[in-house]
Amino acid sequence: MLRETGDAVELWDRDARADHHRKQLSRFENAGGGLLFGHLDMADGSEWFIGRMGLFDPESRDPLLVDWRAPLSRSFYTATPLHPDGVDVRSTVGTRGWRVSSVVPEELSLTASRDAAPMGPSALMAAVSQHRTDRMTDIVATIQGEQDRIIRAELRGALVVQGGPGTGKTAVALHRAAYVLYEHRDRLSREGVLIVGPNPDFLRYISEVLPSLGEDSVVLTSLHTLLPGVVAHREDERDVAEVKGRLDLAKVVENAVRRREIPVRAPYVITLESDQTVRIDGRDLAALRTRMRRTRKSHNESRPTFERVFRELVARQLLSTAGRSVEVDVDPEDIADFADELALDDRLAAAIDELWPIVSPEDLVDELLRDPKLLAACAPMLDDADRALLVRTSEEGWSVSDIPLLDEAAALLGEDPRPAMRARARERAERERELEYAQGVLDLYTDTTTDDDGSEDTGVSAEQLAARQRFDDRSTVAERAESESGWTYGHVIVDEAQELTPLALRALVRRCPSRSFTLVGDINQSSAAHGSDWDTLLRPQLRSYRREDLTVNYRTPSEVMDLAARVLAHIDPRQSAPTSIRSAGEEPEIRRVGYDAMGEEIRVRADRFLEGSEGTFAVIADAELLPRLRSAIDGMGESDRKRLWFGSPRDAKGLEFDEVVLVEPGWRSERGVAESRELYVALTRATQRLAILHSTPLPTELTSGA
Ligand SMILES: Nc1ncnc2c1ncn2[C@@H]1O[C@H](COP(=O)(O)OP(=O)(O)OP(=O)(O)O)[C@@H](O)[C@H]1O
Repeated sequence: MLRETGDAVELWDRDARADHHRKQLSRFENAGGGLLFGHLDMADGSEWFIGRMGLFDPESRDPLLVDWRAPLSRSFYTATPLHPDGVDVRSTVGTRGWRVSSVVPEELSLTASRDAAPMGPSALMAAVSQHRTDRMTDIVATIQGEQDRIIRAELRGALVVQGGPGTGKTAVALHRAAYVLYEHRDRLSREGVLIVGPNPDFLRYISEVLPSLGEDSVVLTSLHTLLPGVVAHREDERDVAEVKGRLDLAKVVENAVRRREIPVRAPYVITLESDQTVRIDGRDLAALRTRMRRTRKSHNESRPTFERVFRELVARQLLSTAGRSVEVDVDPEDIADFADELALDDRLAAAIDELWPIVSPEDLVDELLRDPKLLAACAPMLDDADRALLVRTSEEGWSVSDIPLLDEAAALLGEDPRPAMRARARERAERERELEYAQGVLDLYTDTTTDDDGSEDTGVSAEQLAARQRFDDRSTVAERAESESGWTYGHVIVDEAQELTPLALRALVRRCPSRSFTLVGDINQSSAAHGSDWDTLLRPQLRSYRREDLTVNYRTPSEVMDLAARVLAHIDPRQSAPTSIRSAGEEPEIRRVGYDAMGEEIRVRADRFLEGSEGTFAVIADAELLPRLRSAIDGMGESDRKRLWFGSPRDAKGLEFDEVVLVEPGWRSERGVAESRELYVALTRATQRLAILHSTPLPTELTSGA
């Protein structure tokens, strides 16, 4: 009963509060027991507990836990004995469940008390040596100085973070997302933050990091699903992907759209249902085209305007062929009325469909890539060989490199306005129902609370109440951003940014016209067919950007990295590999195995790993070999399979595993720089152990310089 629970407005406010508490509770749960991870003893006698989120004493409002992103927490990450930044002792606090299990203090100042506990194993070394699972974890307790600087860098403009394998680019990108949301909460909670990763597997791998940091309002996507309603399930060959990714292709798509606008020859003759004929000459068609383009609306969105203008043109024509001079004799309102009547004529409707069809991005791009003649007409700037690469020959689904083309088409075509018009009508009806319901609530409330003197004062109108209810709809900014086409984000973070083609970057700039970007990647891990560098990729569209470099490898043991460094020297002798933070104490194993025995060898190694270790095991091989290799674990139980991963070097990008078996790295005898870069990726996925099994000769990148 309303009477028992306070007034009607309070009902909704109470719901909103409950929702807020529910969200807070889920943030605590996501943080798990690791809410607290650090402690600072300051030289001025104060002390601070540092945690995944800020907490206050509800009565005194004193801080109990300082959010890791707050300015106060910064010295936890950056203070050193040389620059203690007012810190006497920095302690890393380990927790198991909700209990503190370890405290590792680090004295930074000479004045720190000497009776502090002795230094334990560094929290960083403990973190990087841990077994991996199939989900990445946050690094909030052990962020290093060079990483902290990037995480907290200014939001404005574009920032590029170049770093070799394992230097924490992904970790930094995710913590930066959490940081900018904290620092610019007002703006970014309205506009949202978009994170773009290389593929859906990778998105699954990183999916738990931001929730563990208390942030669930970020949209995670890969190019595969960037455009709502379309999913890419395959990759093109490198040369095809390269052509599809060129900026010129934007013009090609635009030409294809323009060819759908009044694509007829003059004179254009329509026979109406009344059997009257209308003949429209070339000048009128050209004037119509110019008039439509001046509206600056997208193609589909201008369709209602085209319908109206074209019917009026036909109406004028008919009235003038009836022997009257339209300008002198006919009232413009009569023309409009006549044009409205013509809306019922199916033959005229068919003509309108021909002259200004509603086109979907999928139909436009599909037709363009299937029809070599159309392609030649729309892409005069490409040579025959490049155009031949673009042609789709069979019933293939969409590839990842088709998505920016489709996105370009979607931006030029706009949405079909007709469903939106119907939806708006439905929405109006819904608003009226909400208003009626709100009035009902107020009436009921008034019946039960009318003052003795018969007056009533709820202090709220039915409109206000209905609006509160509407905004009480709990959709997050992430949900709205994903469902509304044309949404622009406050900040976009791209991981494995070296994989972006110019056209893909254009699709992202469209989603963030302010060009507030963080792009993390490693040019030396690019799958592009040609050599690439950040300037060539970014400058044409971002104009200027800042660059930061990461130099320490937290993943790959030094022995494995030494081997990978040989490959890097082959890719670009001017580059130096990142320095590994630890050694595994064992060299990578390189072993010759007969081609037919490869499956058996993998089965034996996988069984041995599963028995002896808790972590993850990967088999990396050319995509062509994978089905055969995968069948080696047929019949294995589900829980064991979850710890095993099979994929190509390209699939492995961004991922990491405790033990990696790289199979037949020399499988493709034709090797270019892209193959060398993918070999570099494959070699640098292991956190503990790497084995290379081969029946074909090893690539020269691995054997030279040995
Ligand atoms: N400061 C840190 N503390 C603890 N672990 C860290 C730290 N920085 C990075 N790591 C760990 O190192 C590993 C590699 O990090 P990450 O995947 O972010 O590197 P990357 O630069 O993106 O690598 P790649 O280029 O190979 O994709 C991860 O397990 C990550 O958690």
